[in-house]
Amino acid sequence: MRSSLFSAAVLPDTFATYFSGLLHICGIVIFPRHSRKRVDSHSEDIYALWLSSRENSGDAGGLLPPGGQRAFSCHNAALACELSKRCALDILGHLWQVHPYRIALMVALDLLRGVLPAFRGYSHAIIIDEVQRSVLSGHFAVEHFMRHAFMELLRMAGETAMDGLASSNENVVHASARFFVEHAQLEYRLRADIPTLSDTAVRDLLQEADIFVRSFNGFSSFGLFSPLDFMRIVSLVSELLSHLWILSSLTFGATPLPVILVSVILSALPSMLSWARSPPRSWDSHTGRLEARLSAKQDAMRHLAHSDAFRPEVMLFNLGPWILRTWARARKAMLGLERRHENSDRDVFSKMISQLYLSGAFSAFEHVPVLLVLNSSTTSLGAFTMYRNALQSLFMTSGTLVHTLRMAFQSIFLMGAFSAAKELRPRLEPRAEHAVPFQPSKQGMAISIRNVSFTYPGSDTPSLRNVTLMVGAGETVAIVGCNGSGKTTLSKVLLRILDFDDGDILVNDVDIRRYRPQDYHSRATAVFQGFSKFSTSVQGNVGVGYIPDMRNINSVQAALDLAGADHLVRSLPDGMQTTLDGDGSYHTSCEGFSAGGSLPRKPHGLSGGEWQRIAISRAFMRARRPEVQLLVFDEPTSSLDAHAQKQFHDTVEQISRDSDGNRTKTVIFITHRLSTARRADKIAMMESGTITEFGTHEQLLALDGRYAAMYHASM
Ligand SMILES: Nc1ncnc2c1ncn2[C@@H]1O[C@H](COP(=O)(O)OP(=O)(O)OP(=O)(O)O)[C@@H](O)[C@H]1O
Repeated sequence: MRSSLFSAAVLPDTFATYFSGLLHICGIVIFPRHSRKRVDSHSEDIYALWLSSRENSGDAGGLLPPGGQRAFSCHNAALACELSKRCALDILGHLWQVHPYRIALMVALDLLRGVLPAFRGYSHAIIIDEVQRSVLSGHFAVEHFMRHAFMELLRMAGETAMDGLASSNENVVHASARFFVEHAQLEYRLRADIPTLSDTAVRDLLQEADIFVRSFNGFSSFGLFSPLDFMRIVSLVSELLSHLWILSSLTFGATPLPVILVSVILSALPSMLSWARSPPRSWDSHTGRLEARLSAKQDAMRHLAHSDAFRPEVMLFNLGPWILRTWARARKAMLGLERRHENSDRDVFSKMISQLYLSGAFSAFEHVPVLLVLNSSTTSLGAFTMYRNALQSLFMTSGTLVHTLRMAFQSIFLMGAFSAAKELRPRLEPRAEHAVPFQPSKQGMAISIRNVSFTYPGSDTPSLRNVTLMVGAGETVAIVGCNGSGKTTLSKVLLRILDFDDGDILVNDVDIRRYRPQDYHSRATAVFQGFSKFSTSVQGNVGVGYIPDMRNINSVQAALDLAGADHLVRSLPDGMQTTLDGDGSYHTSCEGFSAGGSLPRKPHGLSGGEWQRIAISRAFMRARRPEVQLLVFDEPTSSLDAHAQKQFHDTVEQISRDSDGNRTKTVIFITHRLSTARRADKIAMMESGTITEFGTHEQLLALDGRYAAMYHASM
C-alpha cells in the first residue's frame, strides 16, 4: 500500500545536507545502536516512520489517535531523529532558498539574545557595586554613577532594538513559512481523491499534517510550537551557557568589565541598523475591510479544498488549480497588508520606550537595603546579586529548555505527517509509465464495462457486482432501477470519481485507469445526485462548471438559458450576482464567486427545483465544448416539473449533436421516471448492484421482465 501511495521523497540541498549530517551525528551519539537498527530495518520512508510512531503508543496494541502525544521512548526518539533528518530540511531548506540572509540573521540574533540576560546581570552588578562603594565610603561619585547609568541605558536600548529587529525579521520568515506550509496543505488536500481519502490511515495522516500546519498560526495542540520555534532551542542553549560562564567566572574571580563593554557594543549595533530602516507607511480603515475580505476568501478556498461534500465537483471540474491560485493570490495580498501593518507600527523610538526593561533596572536597586545591613561585609553586593540571579536563571532556563525539547519532540512527528502528506500519490493517478493521453473520438465516448465489481471501503456488501455494459459512441443510455441498486455508484466509477475493485472499463478502447483523472475529467460533465450548493453568487455557482469562462457573463448567461434558469435569475434581487443560501459553511464574496469588492449580501434561498436548474446550468457550462464527450446526469430532473423535464431532455439532445445532426457526445442518465427513460437509445436495468436487463425500450417490454413490470406499474 505504501509504495503505491507515496512517491520517493526529494531531498536534500546544501543546507539540507549540512543539517542532515548534524542530525545523523546526533543519531549516532544519542541513540543506542539497537534502536537505530530497528528503524532502519522496518522503515523505508517517511510514512512508515510516522506510522511506526503511532504504533508505539504504549497502549495495548492500539494506534495513537491523530494528534496523540508520543511516549518518550528510545524507539520513538530514534524515529524522531530519523524523521528530522528527512523532513525538517524540507521546510528549512525551502526557507533557506527564499531568505538565506534572514535565516542567518535569525540564528545569529537568537544566539545573541540568549547571551543578553547574562550581560544584563553584569551591568546590574556593576551599578550595585557602585552604589555599595558610595554608601560604604560615604562619598557619592556622581560621574561614575552617571557613566554606569548611561551604559545601562545604552545596553537596554540596544537590547530592545535587537528584540525589535529579531521579531520583525522573524515575522517575515514566519510569513513565508506559513505561506509555504499552507500552500502545500491545500495542494495535498486537493490532490487527495475520494479513494485515497477512504483510507483511514491517510485521513489520520492528513489530520496530523493539518495540526502541524496550524502550529504555524500558533494553534497546535502541542502549544505554540512550529519548526521555526526550534530556534528557541538555540537561544535557550546560548542563554544556559552564558549563565554557566558567569557562574564559573565569578567562582574563579574574572573581572566583569570587558564583558559589559562587549555587551554594550553588541547591543548598540542592531539598534543603529534598526534606526536606519525605512519610514512607516499608512494603515487606513479601508485596509481593515480588505483584510477581512481576503481572509474570507482564503477561508472559502480552504473550505472547498477540505470539504468532502464538494469533492466530486472539485475533481470533475478540475477546480484544484483555480482554488490554489485564488487562495495564493489572497494569501499574498494578506501578507502584503501584514507587512504594511508591521512597517507602520515600527515607530522605533516609542517602541523602545515602551519596551525598555525598566523593572529589570529597578530590581537592581532593591538590594540597597540589604547593602545597608551588610555594610560591614567585604563581599561585593553586585557579585552576590549576579551570582544569585545567574543561578536562578540557570534553573529557569534549564526547565524551559526541557519543556521546549519535549514540545519539539512531539512536533517532529507532526512534521513527519506533513512531509508524508506532501508525497501522497492519489490512488486514481496512473503511474507515469502507464499513463496515456485521452484518445478522443468524433462520435463521443465508446464505453465498455466488463465484469466490474466494487465494494465501498468499510462495507461488507458489494455495491457493484460483475457489471457488464456496452455503450456505443454517441449513444444515449438510461440507467433505471430501485433505490440502492447501484446506479449512482456506477456513474461515479464511470466518471473516475471512484475506483473499482475488479473487472475492466475501456473508454475508446483504452483502459480507463491509464487516463490521468484530470485529463479524463476535462472530457466529461455531470449533474450529481447530491450536487453542491455553493454559498455564493449564481454566477459563481454556475461558473465553476468551466473555470476559464467563470468571469464571462455571456457564457454563464448562455448556460443558464440552456437550463431554463434565465427566468429564475431575473426574479432574484441582484440577478446573477445574488448570493445563494447554499450548504457551504461560508457566506463570502470570493473572486469570481460573487460581486467583487462588495460586502457579502444576505443569502437568498432557492427551492429544490431551482437549485437543480442551477446545477444543470453548471454542467451545461462545459457540455457544449467540443472536447467534452460524455454527459452524465444522475436524477437531473427529479425536482423539475413536466415541462422543465421535457425542455431539459430536448436541450441535451441538441447539445449532444453537431450542426449536421450527428451525435458527438455519449449521454448517460439515471432516472426513476420510466417515461423519460424510454427516450434513450438503450436502457440498463440495475438490480442489487448488477445489470439484469439491457436493450431498447421495446426490447425490454418484449422481454416482459422486471423493467416491463415497473413500466406497466408506472403508467
Ligand atoms: N459511501 C458509501 N459507503 C458505503 N456504502 C454506500 C455508500 N454509498 C452508497 N452505498 C451503498 O451502495 C449501494 C448502492 O448505492 P447507490 O447510491 O449507487 O444506489 P442508487 O441505485 O443510486 O440508489 P438511489 O436510486 O436511491 O439513488 C447502496 O446499498 C448504498 O447503501
